[in-house]
Amino acid sequence: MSGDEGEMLKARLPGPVRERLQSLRVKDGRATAVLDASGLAAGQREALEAAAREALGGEAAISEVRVAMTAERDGSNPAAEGASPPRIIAVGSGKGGVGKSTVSTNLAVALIKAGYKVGLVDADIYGPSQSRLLGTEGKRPVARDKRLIPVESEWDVPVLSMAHLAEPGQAIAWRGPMASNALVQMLEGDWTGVDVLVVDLPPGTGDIQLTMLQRFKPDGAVIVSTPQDLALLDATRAMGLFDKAGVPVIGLVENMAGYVCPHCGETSDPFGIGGAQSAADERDCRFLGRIPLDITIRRDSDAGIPPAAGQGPQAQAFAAIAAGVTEWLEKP
Ligand SMILES: Nc1ncnc2c1ncn2[C@@H]1O[C@H](COP(=O)(O)OP(=O)(O)OP(=O)(O)O)[C@@H](O)[C@H]1O
Repeated sequence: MSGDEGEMLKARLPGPVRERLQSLRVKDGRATAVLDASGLAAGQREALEAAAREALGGEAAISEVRVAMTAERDGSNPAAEGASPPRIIAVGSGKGGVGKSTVSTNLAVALIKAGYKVGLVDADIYGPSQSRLLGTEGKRPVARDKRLIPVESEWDVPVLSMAHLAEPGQAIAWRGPMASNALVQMLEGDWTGVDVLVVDLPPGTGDIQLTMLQRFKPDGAVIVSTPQDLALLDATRAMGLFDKAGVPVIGLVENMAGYVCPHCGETSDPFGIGGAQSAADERDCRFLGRIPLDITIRRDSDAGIPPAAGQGPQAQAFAAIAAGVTEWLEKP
């Protein structure tokens, strides 16, 4: 293969493969690609390898493809230091506005209280809210060795969100490739020392979500729903999305379940009770617990104070959900 042909072949490879390509040789119809696997979890390495195989295998001049992955390149990588990469827990919902981001933040805080080191990625590219929920607005991450260093929050949750990357107060109108590049940078940030990475997914069950799940395959997923039948139908759809991506569903959280009256403290159930639990049972999925619709949750969240960090009944509700997740994490 001439130099020009080689360059043309490289240019035809998908971006993520090209970015990690260390060398590419083609001889007698056999292509050998060496890819830099630094910082990638097992699932990511597999996805990268599959993408390289598919792209090279589709070339008419290539009949056999070999893909080799390099060892870790730099000492800052957790795997290189003997620490395992964080386990990824995705938090998803079938539709927007059900409290997925609120649950993500508070699950992260409650898991920290349970003794884990937890980081948070806000994968909701076009509607990021984690900087507000964790009180890190205005902070900007720095990069070291081309990896983003997560922003520290008062609640011991290092976090990366599009809100930290975009200009403050500006609407995020980035084009698809730029946005997905930002997502990759956040997930490939320096999460050294983190045991569990909670990923707040964008709402819905479209292609973007599926691509993201396939590329950064989470170890498990938590689904958030409100008690209404329609929301539960969407939640079932979200479970289907995770099934399709081969991601085990850890359980279902019912949010905004029961209304806590701010005057008398009494709880009422305008949307009925038990729907989420039976939806979970029908799908053989664990019901992780319910969080009431409570004005203090909204007020504290808006002020950048995660209710799970406190001591009140709201914190207990999140702690109960974290206990279910902890059980799953500790399962052999
Ligand atoms: N249990 C709750 N009680 C009271 N308010 C809540 C509760 N859960 C969430 N909220 C409020 O509802 C609004 C939407 O919540 P949140 O942003 O977490 O939802 P989301 O599903 O992540 O939304 P989006 O689809 O926009 O990402 C926020 O103002 C939040 O404070």
